[in-house]
Amino acid sequence: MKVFKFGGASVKDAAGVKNLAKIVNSYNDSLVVVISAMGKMTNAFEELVYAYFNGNGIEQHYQKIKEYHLSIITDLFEPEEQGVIDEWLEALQLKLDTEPSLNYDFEYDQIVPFGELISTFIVSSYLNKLGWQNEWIDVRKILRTDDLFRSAGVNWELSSELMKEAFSFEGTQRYITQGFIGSTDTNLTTTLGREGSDYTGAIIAYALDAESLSIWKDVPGVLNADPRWYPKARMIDELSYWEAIELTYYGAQVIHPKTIKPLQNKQIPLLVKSFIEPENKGTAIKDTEQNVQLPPIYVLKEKQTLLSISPKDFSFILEENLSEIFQVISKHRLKINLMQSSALNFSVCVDHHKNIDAVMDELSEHYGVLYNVDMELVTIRHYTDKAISEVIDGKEVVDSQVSRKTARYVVKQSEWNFK
Ligand SMILES: Nc1ncnc2c1ncn2[C@@H]1O[C@H](COP(=O)(O)OP(=O)(O)O)[C@@H](O)[C@H]1O
Ligand SMILES: N[C@@H](CC(=O)OP(=O)(O)O)C(=O)O
Repeated sequence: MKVFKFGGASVKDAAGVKNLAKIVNSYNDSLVVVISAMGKMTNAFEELVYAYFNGNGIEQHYQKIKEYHLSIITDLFEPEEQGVIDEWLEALQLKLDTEPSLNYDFEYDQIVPFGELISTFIVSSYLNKLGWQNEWIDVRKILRTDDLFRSAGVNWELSSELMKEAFSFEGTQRYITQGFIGSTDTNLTTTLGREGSDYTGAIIAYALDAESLSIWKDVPGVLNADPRWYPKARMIDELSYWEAIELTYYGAQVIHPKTIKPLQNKQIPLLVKSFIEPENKGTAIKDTEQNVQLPPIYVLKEKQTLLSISPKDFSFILEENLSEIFQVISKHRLKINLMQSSALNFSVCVDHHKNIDAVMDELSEHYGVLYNVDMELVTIRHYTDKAISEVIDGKEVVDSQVSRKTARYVVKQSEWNFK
């Protein structure tokens, strides 16, 4: 059996749903199809949660979400079938009519998952309408997690067991289910972190010992840079798991960082394919020779802040200082992307975050802390002199780190002009 994952971009409108149905139907394999919320709906649901929590503008955000889905449904179903998601909309409305608790992350996880539940229900109903038999599965019953809302950890053993039972392929060859969401053992809905549907695909592939996981994207496969940023980006046909993990770690957004490990552990290939040109091969990520010749691969991380931390009493930066600094950074959930230390200074490049002020406050008792906002972090894997000059010429470089395979630069944000 194979696992397919379709992201928001693939189901952003009715034409996308039709295209997905065609792709799925063109395979004779037993399939589990994991689908994300439609288009940018997760952002819209996030706005709705914010409104709900603050008691302001709920109706307006709810209507925006409802209308978006109804416009897709109008195009897919006959007038008498257009109530397909009414029950979901009523359940959402009911939730919005209750008072929120004091726990934002909990409320987030009770509302945002409606995006995935609704999108999969639409797709499954549409396949049924075409006579293409499938079974809709509520993944929350089988993907069990802890209760770290918005960033839930998976209970692998229990989930694997439940998944094997649920996806038995008795009576159907195709299952449709949700990415990104799960549930605690007390049946509270959780989410795995933004863009977590790729990860769901990998969890299911792992549990079922799938032949492969295919993630269907709006790009031909993994390129040597994000084409939205670097117009000359070109296809990479094959990558090792190792290389793919490195790229996702540095921030290549095409694959969620947690996706590769479960696949590597069971040697399940990951295929990154285009839903626009589904007949093309795409990129295969598997246990290949690590030394396959790769071109320079560029990864851009935007919205970075560089913190520069020095002990006030002029003492060396030692293990105790580092331990204290890491504890503060981790407590405030900042994500470190690059770090550098010298005798008297420790600098970290972090994703810009509202908690940076709290980190600075907490560190300021013992340390002088300076910070630079509006930074970008560029990583070049398999760098060449030409690739480096392409990235840093004309840029204000604030920090850099070069190792055998990887060159990284923190640069002041300014327009990119690749020739
Ligand atoms: N190295 C890369 N190769 C291909 N696409 C990349 C790369 N880095 C970033 N991207 C971006 O990733 C996008 C696809 O990922 P994403 O938007 O998360 O898909 P989805 O949400 O549909 O699963 C592409 O549109 C592309 O702009
Ligand atoms: N819908 C969720 C989960 C996800 O992975 O979506 P996508 O596959 O569209 O990135 C999000 O936007 O975070």
